[in-house]
Amino acid sequence: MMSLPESSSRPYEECGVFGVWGVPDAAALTALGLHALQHRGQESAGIVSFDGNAFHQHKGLGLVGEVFADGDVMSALPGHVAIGHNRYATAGGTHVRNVQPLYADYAFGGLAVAHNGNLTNAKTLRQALVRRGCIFHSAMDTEVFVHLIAISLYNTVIDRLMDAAKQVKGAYSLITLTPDDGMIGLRDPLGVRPLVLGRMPGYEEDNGGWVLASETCALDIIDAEYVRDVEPGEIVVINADGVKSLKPFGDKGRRFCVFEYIYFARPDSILEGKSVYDARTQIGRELARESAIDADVIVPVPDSGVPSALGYAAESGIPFELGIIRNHYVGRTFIEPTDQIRNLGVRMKHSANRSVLEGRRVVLVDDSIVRGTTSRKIVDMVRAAGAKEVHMRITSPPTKHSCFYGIDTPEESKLLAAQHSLEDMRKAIGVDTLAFVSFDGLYQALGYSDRNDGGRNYCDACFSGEYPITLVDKMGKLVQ
Ligand SMILES: O=P(O)(O)OC[C@H]1O[C@H](OP(=O)(O)OP(=O)(O)O)[C@H](O)[C@@H]1O
Ligand SMILES: NC(=O)CC[C@H](N)C(=O)O
Ligand code: SF4
Ligand SMILES: [Mg+2]
Repeated sequence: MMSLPESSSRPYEECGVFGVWGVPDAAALTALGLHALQHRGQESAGIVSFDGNAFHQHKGLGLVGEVFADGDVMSALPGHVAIGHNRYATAGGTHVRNVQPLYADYAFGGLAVAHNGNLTNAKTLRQALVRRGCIFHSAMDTEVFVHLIAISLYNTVIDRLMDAAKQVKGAYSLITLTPDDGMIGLRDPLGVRPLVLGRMPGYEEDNGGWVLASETCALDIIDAEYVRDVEPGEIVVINADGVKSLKPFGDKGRRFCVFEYIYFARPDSILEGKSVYDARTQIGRELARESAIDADVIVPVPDSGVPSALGYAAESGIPFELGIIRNHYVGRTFIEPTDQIRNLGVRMKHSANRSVLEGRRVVLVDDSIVRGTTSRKIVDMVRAAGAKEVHMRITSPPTKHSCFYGIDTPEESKLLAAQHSLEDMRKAIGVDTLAFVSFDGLYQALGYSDRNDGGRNYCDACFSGEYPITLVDKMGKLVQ
């Protein structure tokens, strides 16, 4: 059997951003919001609050519950406005200096920035900024924004932010906090990463209660109501005057990350008007139509495979069973494992439920195959539990390319589908049959007639290799 690359960490990570304006205990609400967004980044967490006079911050490596475990921390974050961030790095390693939100003092006072996404020309811009004398304090692409705002010659924060946004390329959902202009939300011109606007009831009189968050699940946890998604390329300025919307880029179309629906977002979130859960079950249904197989039981690979396996089971009429049980106490704080322990890694997270699998023809449903580590071990486990046949169904097209827009996928040489044909992948994973959803099937499940219906509506570059935003740094181009 072909050997597969091993991995000690999750294949995909991102970041979560959250901000709340005009409420008492803004920092405590932000901690709750970050908790709901924990799935988007488990490396570090931070909150910056503003009390009308001064900024306060607390940041650290680890999960939200760990970083904010000490009750005294919250009382050191006073103010009616706060922004927060959960991080998994796309640029700059896991060091305290790379924890967001970033905070800086500049000509207009303080500025805090929380960023989800990844800039594709950050290295090029950074080189130019360093040549001009800027001193960087972190290795993050996000810091480029801070410097571009600081050196801009425009007279207002908003104009400077627009000036900066026009120079950067890439994906960004950004929340900034300023003393005079309040909380500002900004989404890149194609809206690759999500950002929603919500409101907590009861603060209307003072024009307060406004919330910005990566996903609606972070609104639900604080009883805020969903107002709308921030539009691609839109800037929302939130202060005592209410919410002002600016659209400096005009309409450039939209390319929301399709992978947010497939895997990344929490299933109870509603993004771009579509329920993530519904999207996943529909993709599962589509996959069942495209690659039906005679079998006894449909088994999800938990967690992310569950809604799509429910869809597959409903469409195929084959019973859905929990043939793999997930241990919920395996997190990323796990100490870097030795080789021996790493080989047991998937068994620590998943175990086979023999009573469901023994003597059965099993269809495993998962959302993606990246390095193939999970699938290979799950298949071994299912066979060892006595399954008669094992079929694998995947609710994305094969992942053949890396993401440069904020999801930390491995480089192409580590992606199983980039290196192997479908038949070689099937053999490597050890299944009887293997099928991925088609591009058109994926788009149909999301409500379009095919991939090209109404122009291209999503970014699907990690599957297609068609990158909607220029990869400036990767191509070695220099920005003048
Ligand atoms: O081919 P691989 O490199 O093993 O990666 C693919 C697996 O990783 C992801 O799950 P993950 O375990 O990260 O998280 P989940 O519990 O949210 O599904 C994804 O859902 C696949 O199951
Ligand atoms: N995954 C992300 O969205 C990361 C945001 C930012 N690029 C960082 O490296 O911190
Ligand atoms: S490359 Fe893939 S993961 Fe990255 S933004 Fe595009 S669809 Fe999402
Ligand atoms: Mg998974």
